Amino acid sequence: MTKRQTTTATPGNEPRRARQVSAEPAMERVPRARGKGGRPGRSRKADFVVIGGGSAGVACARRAASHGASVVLIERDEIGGTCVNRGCVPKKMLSYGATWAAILSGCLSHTGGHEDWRDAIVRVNAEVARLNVAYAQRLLEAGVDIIRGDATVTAPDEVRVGDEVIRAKRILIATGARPKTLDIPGGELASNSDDVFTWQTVPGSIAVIGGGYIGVEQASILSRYGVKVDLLVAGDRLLPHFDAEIAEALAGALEAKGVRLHLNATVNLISQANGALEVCYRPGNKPEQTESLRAQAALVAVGRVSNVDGLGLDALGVKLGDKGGIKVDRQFRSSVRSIHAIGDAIEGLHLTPVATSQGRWLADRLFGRRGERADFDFVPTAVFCEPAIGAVGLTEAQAIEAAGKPERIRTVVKRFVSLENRFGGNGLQSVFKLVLNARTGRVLGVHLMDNAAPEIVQAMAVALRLGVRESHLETTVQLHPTVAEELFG
Ligand SMILES: Cc1cc2nc3c(=O)[nH]c(=O)nc-3n(C[C@H](O)[C@H](O)[C@H](O)COP(=O)(O)OP(=O)(O)OC[C@H]3O[C@@H](n4cnc5c(N)ncnc54)[C@H](O)[C@@H]3O)c2cc1C
Ligand SMILES: NC(=O)c1ccc[n+]([C@@H]2O[C@H](COP(=O)([O-])OP(=O)(O)OC[C@H]3O[C@@H](n4cnc5c(N)ncnc54)[C@H](O)[C@@H]3O)[C@@H](O)[C@H]2O)c1
Repeated sequence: MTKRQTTTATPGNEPRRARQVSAEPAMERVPRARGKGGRPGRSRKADFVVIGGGSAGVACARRAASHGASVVLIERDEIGGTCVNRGCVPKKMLSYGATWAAILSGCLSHTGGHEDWRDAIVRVNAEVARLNVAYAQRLLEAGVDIIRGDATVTAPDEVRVGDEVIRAKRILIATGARPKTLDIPGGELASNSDDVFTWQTVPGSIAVIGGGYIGVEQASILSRYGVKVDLLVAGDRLLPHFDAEIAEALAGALEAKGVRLHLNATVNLISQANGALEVCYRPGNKPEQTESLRAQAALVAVGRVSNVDGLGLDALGVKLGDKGGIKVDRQFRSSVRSIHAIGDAIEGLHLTPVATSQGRWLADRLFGRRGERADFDFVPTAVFCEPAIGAVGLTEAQAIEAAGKPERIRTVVKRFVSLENRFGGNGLQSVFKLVLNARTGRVLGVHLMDNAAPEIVQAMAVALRLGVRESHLETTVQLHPTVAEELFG
């Protein structure tokens, strides 16, 4: 059981403020523990100081050490960062419970079709703890020195942790991001995505605010753990960065599974009344009116903000972008030459594989051979809801904008009930959409809604990079029976 879990409130009968965890800069200023070398009050030298032990920092530190650089990595919390501790890993594990429950609920209706949160979270925590140890172990084996504590950059070549000073020619900011808060009266009563993974039980009902990755994933997961979910979305659709047709299909699928969707709903007040929360919002069709709903808890998922406060970057002249992330050039150099930044600390795609690719490439560039840069034009991405969404390449709207005329773009859309859903007896449709160059047949985008979508889209990313055309798909022999075969023939 981690410290976070014991200090954070559990939603249940009583709604309350539940943000005490790593979203806030840690108060601890003194190193808790250290790897080899380095004593308090002493200063030391290194080739490379990495601030942040998440996906980006760990990947970069290990690769730099493998090139023979002396590397110090500073982390104020658990090694592994957001992905391991409060992001991809615990979320994906919980989604297995949710998806399996959904599949089984059709044919085993006597189970009630709900997975048990208490049981699931124990398994999730065990895996997170295993990964924390494994990540730290791999860093130490690579020769990276770990210092536990809160780092500040005191000069272009100097980092402080408590009373320890580390001087290095190069500094990496890989401090990640934290959930944005909802700046409305009562916004502090809502939980955020970090809190969810500390819950020992789930509330009976929840208002999820935000229709992006986290809002959709958590609405889907929580509903499968038996929570009554209202999903409030400020815009007129879910998943604004995904293809509109897929987002619409998902909205229907979520509603069919019992999630109550409120589009064009701008939440403006949260208050506590009679042991529950009252969430007030302005409906888009009647903006002069306020409507409200009651729930035992609220979850805010309205984006994330880079962790740059308190690092001392301002004083050094490190420039930030419009969204508050560190501004970097193509080599991930900030406006101060010795300071680099990657991952969620900069602006751009905030995904684990993007962060690790940036880290490894940067370490190669600084300390080893010049590595080949990952192709960030075709980044596959998935939303681990039920049914899952997978996408790579351009949406139809993006393709039309890039082509200049709608007639230059063609789409192929297939709707079908998978064998899995037939077995489950739920009749839910899967949707597969290809976005094509109308003249050449080149595949510009692949957008899928099905539980197999994330696995298929990973392979399709390679095909898109290699310039796959519709004719290649048509002449590739299918693998039967799969859902992937719907893309071919
Ligand atoms: C709920 C959720 C689900 C997600 N699911 C997915 C998914 O399925 N797939 C996917 O690709 N991406 C997913 N993401 C995004 C992914 O987790 C992030 O893009 C990724 O973790 C970013 O890595 P990072 O190293 O840049 O930052 P982080 O992993 O956040 O690491 C930064 C580290 O820096 C430390 N730190 C910060 N400031 C200091 C300081 N001053 N001194 C010392 N240490 C400091 C922090 O404690 C933290 O450990 C998810 C994110 C969330 C929130
Ligand atoms: N499966 C994955 O890969 C995965 C999963 C979770 C998170 N992530 C990463 O974490 C990031 C953050 O996730 P997120 O869901 O918080 O952000 P997001 O950017 O995906 O979505 C935020 C949503 O909140 C809405 N919004 C903004 N302000 C609002 C307000 N005041 N009221 C109501 N709605 C508002 C936005 O319109 C948007 O739809 C993602 O962009 C992604 O990079 C990835």
